[in-house]
Amino acid sequence: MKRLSGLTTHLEDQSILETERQLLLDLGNDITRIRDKNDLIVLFSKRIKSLFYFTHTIITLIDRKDETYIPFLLDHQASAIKDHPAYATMVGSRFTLSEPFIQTVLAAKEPVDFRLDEVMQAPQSPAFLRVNFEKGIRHVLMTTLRIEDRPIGFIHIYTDCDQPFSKDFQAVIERISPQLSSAVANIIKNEEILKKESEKSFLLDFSNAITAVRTQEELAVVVKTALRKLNPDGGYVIRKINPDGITMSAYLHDTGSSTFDKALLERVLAEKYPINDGLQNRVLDSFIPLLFTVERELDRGYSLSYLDLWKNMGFKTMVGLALRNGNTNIGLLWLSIDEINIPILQGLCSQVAIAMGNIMANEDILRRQAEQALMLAFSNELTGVKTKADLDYVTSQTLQSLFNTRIAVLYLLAEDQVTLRPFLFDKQFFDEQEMQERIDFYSLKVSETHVKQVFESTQPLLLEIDEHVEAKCLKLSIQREQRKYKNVYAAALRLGEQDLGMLWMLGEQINGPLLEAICAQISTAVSNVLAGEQILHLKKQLEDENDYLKEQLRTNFDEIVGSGQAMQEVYRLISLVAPSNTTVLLLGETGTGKELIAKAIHNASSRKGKLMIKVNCAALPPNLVESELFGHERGAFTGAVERRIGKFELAHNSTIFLDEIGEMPLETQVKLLRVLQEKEMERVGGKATIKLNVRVIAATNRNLEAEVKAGRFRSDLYYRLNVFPIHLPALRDRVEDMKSLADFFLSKYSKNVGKKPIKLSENALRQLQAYLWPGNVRELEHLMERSVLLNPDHLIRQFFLPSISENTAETPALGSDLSLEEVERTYIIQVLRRCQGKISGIGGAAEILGIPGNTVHSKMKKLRITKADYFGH
Ligand SMILES: Nc1ncnc2c1ncn2[C@@H]1O[C@H](COP(=O)(O)OP(=O)(O)OP(=O)(O)O)[C@@H](O)[C@H]1O
Repeated sequence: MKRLSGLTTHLEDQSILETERQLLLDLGNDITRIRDKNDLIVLFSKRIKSLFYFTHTIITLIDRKDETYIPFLLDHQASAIKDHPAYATMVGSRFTLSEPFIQTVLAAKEPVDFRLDEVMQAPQSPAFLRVNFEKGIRHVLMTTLRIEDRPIGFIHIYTDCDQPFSKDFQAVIERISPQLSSAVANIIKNEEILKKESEKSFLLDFSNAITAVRTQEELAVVVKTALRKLNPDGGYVIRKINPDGITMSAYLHDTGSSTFDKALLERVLAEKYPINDGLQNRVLDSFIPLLFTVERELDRGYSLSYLDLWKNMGFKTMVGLALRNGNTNIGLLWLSIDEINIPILQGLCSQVAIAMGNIMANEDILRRQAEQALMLAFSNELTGVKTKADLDYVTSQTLQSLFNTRIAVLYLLAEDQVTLRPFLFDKQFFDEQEMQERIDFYSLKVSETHVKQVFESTQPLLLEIDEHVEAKCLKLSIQREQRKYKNVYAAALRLGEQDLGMLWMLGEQINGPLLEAICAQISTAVSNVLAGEQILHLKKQLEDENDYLKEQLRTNFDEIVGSGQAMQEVYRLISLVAPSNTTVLLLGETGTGKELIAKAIHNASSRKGKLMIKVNCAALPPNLVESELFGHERGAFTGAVERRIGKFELAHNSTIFLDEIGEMPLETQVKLLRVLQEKEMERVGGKATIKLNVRVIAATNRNLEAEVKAGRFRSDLYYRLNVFPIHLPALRDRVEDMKSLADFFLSKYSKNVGKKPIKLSENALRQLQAYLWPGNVRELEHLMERSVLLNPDHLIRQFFLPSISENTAETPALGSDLSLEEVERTYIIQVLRRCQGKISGIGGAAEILGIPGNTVHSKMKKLRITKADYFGH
């Protein structure tokens, strides 16, 4: 083959020319088909080598970025220098375009032959010349590859012959160099396409795999598989920005094939790194991957445990890429990788960021669901909360499981609206006994700065437990060092607009809106517990009162004394009306026993299990009549600080006794009418209509008919009340009961003072029967009570009663200008009236007058007293 470069004959020249033409034609055809580096190698090592002698070829490519050229295609098998110790370095090196040797090549239009021993000596000559020379190479033929006159690289053809390359060979190379240039350009393009395709398919595979990812664990598998494909031995860590926004923690990691200090790895994985550590912030701020040399960063003085770990793992360089969702940084990827393929790494990171975002969103949804479930459970549990202890338990449990938080103190606003007293508190932080003993010390005032802040804020506040908070607000009885919490959360407890108290909690991280919702629930529960406590207290009080009153009622019923005709009629009416729900109107003078009878009716009705509610209409302050009867809502009028339940509502399912109904103001009469008609009412200042089942018993000593006529009492109300009137007789009209009543009271009051029952003398009884009793039974009762105390022995012989003339109402006829006969006549008529015409026997006129029956008859005859006189009025 050497012959082609040697001397030749004319004929031979002819055939050589022919061969060359054929060779060039074939080469041209072949070259245009070349798409792959190997094809080019084959072309040189097989086709050209079969015609011309040379040892090996290299193609280098120009990199305009830094004005260098780099090895692109090496015929490793044929390379004479492959055993040279510097070979590996040569292969990976860049050679400058600015030195004379390569400048000569670039300047020449045709291939240039160099003697190595000469050219390698020249200053700045590339090192590969000497390396080749050292391996026996003597000449190199250099040709510039150009595309449209623009140099793209060089063909180096080396030979160990001492002779320069023949002119023919140089001519062939010159002739084929344009095709070779195109072939190289094609190869580059093809490689780029293939690279892009492989990148695409890598990212596509990754994307397919990652779409199925739902959890952190699944993401770990997919990322590991992908990164191992890119970089089989390298390790990586993905860090996520923590919710605090200022630190990052490890999210996923792979140690690759490195060996490492396990304890150090564990420590690094558990650590929270400030984002602004000088490295991570640079990665997060960058839109391209950043490469860090571990050793150099350590030398710069960064004392970051993860740098130590990387060094320990043998990673020399680390590439950092930001993980972004849109424009938001969510974390970063650190990886040790040899080849930084920016599109692939960026594509991978953007997919990882999306997946992380989805996982976090998913976790967020799951967390919310869990929170909602907990809230629901909390709310359910709260409905069962009746006592402070229940509330303490349920609240602590929930706060612990939701926020890993401990309730420090739950303060309630005292009645003075100024002091906040501890209501619930964590026994871990406070000594119960001390808290109770020093409640004032542990209480807060609304004027305190932080307390004010909490009440003014609509949301829970996060406060650092500084000296001030600790001293002023928490007054914790345990040492700071013993607590793991650094923060305190304070939230107001409100019921509508009303401040109820506040909650102070110790915790790390609390979800504000969730805490707000919890506080609202706690507020309701607290007010329920308080109301429950109050109800229990009132219930107990009512039960006691009820027992006492029922007891009283029972006695009272037995205490209705009187078996005379008038009272028999009353009993008959009571027994008729009691079992029904009919409204009863009790009429009679003061002290005739209207209240006693009302109680008896209630007691004989099916409502007797509940307390009869009495309202004295005459004793009600005029401006509070309505509020007393119907209750009021909080704020209904000035002074209505609390909601108040009215008498009607209290009397629900029971009886209301409206005493002195005649004194009721006209405006209230309308409302009362409505209750009687519609059996419903509203509280003053309230909107809700309250249905009622109340039996009404009204009483008056007034003449209601006359009141109606005078316009002081509504006629419609009168008719509503006057459904079942019962007239109670005046005591003077039931003299037949005088003895039994007097005896009853004497024995009752004697017993009270521990005396033996006192008896009445006949004279004394007569005195009582003759008296007109303007105060009726009440007056008699008081007189008997007095007499028990004043009478020294066991018999009352005489009473000192007001003179008859003092009983002005009943003695109009007994004026001082009457004759003795007229006075006697009027007096006998009055007595007969009271005795309902009865002359002899017990309670008869003769007994009252203290004269025999016959004498009464003769006196009546003499004074012309007829039945018309005493029955006619
Ligand atoms: N029949 C009776 N038997 C025993 N005690 C009676 C009788 N009637 C009245 N009393 C007693 O007389 C006192 C006055 O009775 P009560 O208060 O019921 O009268 P009232 O008609 O309601 O008076 P007022 O119209 O002044 O309110 C009470 O202590 C009551 O117990």
